[in-house]
Amino acid sequence: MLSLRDICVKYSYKTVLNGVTLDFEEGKIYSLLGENGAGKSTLAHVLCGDILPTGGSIYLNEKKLNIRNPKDAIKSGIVCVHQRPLLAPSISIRDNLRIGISHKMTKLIPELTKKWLPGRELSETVKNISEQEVFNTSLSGALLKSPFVLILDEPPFLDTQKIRDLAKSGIIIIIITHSFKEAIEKSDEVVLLKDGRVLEKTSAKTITEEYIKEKLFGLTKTITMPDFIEEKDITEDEVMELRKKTLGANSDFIGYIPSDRTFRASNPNLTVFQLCTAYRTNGKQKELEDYSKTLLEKADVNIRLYEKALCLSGGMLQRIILERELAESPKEIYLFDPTHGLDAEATERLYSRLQGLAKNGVKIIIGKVE
Ligand SMILES: Nc1ncnc2c1ncn2[C@@H]1O[C@H](COP(=O)(O)OP(=O)(O)OP(=O)(O)O)[C@@H](O)[C@H]1O
Repeated sequence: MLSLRDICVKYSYKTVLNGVTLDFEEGKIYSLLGENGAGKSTLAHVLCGDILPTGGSIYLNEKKLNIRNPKDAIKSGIVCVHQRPLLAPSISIRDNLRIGISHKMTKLIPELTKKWLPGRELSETVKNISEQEVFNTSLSGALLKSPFVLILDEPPFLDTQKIRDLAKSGIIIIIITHSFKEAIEKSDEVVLLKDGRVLEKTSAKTITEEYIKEKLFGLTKTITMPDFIEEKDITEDEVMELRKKTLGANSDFIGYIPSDRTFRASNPNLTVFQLCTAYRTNGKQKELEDYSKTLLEKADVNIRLYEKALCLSGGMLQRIILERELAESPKEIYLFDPTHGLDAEATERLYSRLQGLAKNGVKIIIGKVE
């Protein structure tokens, strides 16, 4: 049993986790749900030793753990597959899996990859494999460490049967997701996190999507992608080219929401101010700051302007990028996986914004994520 007792994470001006107490039983799958910025990834970072909590304790089978860094977490059997797997694109799958592991672990590579990367040559370079295979390579890398607790932070793909088999082998699996459907289908228990606290922990068998929506956001509507959005067989590189051609040519701004928000639409080392004003190179500092604050208000994001972008949760970053693009009044906007990381409320807000824009003649195109 993994037990969290009164876990707190506080930054100078923000409390992110405010006394999280939870028990996770072995052999079970848990889903962690909550609004953008609720503290889901922070909780994963605490368990994996990336962040030291400001308060609280973690116990594994009643033994208190002292997790000060990722090495300690791995030693305790806690491993995380992060939202954006860190693999070296130009080396092979096999070499990626070999990085930082012992000889004993290397022996597990054939068996694990047979299961998670069926039919794939391990000599293939990572840049040539699909997104799903990239994820499964990272997952295999995590499993090489023979974890007792496996945390999956917004996994893009999960084979229900394989994940159930994995849990049955005695592992605790914690999935962080925004998909209520996935949470209900794939897990045994659903944990709802709100304002840094556990709102509810319930059996997935008895909970419904409507109940979660209502409980977390007070929403009762069903959210679907509006059918006025045109789907087009266009790649992100083609959109970038299109934009390059029109940039500075006194023509209409072409909006673009990339699938890779962390590096294509932003950079972790930018300040939030630089992120907001990427298209606004001219202007007085005060005006630009006011503009940025308005953007953050519209995005409903509470962050200081001179904080680094890496302090934003995934969903918060996506909200700012969306607002930044829409603020330029595009006549045409290309979206690649635009709701990625958005919570249900932000997704609904985006859909209704797009609906309004479409009514006003803005061309909205959904592109294909490769
Ligand atoms: N270094 C930091 N300084 C200040 N605030 C931070 C820092 N790191 C994270 N935060 C804040 O912690 C909060 C929780 O972030 P976290 O990534 O855990 O949220 P989340 O629930 O995973 O959200 P999402 O669904 O958007 O991924 C956010 O408000 C974020 O801005």
